[in-house]
Amino acid sequence: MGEEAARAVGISKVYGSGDTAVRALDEVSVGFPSGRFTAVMGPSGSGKSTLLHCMAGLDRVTSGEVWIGDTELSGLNDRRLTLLRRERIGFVFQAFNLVPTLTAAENVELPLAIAGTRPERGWRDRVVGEFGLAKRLGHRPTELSGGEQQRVAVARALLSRPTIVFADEPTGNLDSRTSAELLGFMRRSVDEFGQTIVMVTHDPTAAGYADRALFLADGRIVHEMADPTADRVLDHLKRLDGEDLDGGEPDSGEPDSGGRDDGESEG
Ligand SMILES: Nc1ncnc2c1ncn2[C@@H]1O[C@H](COP(=O)(O)OP(=O)(O)OP(=O)(O)O)[C@@H](O)[C@H]1O
Repeated sequence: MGEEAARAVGISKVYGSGDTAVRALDEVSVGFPSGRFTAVMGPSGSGKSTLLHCMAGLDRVTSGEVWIGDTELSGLNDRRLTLLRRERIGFVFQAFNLVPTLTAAENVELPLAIAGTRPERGWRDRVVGEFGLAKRLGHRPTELSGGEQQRVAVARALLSRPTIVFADEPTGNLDSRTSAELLGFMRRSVDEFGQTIVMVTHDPTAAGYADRALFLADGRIVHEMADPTADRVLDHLKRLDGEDLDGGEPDSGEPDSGGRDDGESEG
């Protein structure tokens, strides 16, 4: 197994207090190996976005440790956390979050501009080329399709060569053809640039682009699937849903239909 880009050690996140407290994450421990693409799935409210936000240092955990490379986040003050996010973490959101008054090129380079650095020309051109954006660089977001806007957002996330990119439902606003295109670009950034990506998604087809899928239920990781396919992911989600309704313990250890899924892959 290669090194890990990020790791959660027994993290819990509780929102609110007293009777209204919600335990969104419950003692989650998980590693994200370098140069791999992980999909995070699970029913609505299972804690997917909370996990992503806590891993990315956008939200503080209630207990436990979050590591980005060899840095533990709870030991950082807000200023150092901001710097770490800027230098080592990339984000992609469902809403493309581009600055409307800036061109695609300016949007791609914005985080580096804020950090007071300039992109390495060769790397910038390679990312822009890989994402098929070379001819769109002078356009503003309103002049781009949804798929192109999200490609700009992913290129922007990659430009600083972050340790890890977190994507929260990046295809949530895209149609299936455009989603497939974007996921293909994300997959290539893992295969060709060695980028580490963690993506929350509801879409089994999207999870099929990942190297592994994690399944959350009630704030816990209840299953891990190596080399997921859309069909196996769909099967497993159906099972999770059924078990949720029954209040039963998810994941009885029974193998998934694909046969190759040992459920305990170290990834
Ligand atoms: N800021 C908050 N304050 C209070 N409760 C919250 C907050 N954010 C999330 N929660 C609760 O924490 C739990 C996990 O929410 P989270 O958004 O992580 O789930 P999710 O799996 O991403 O859901 P979805 O698929 O619907 O986006 C839910 O019960 C949610 O209501």
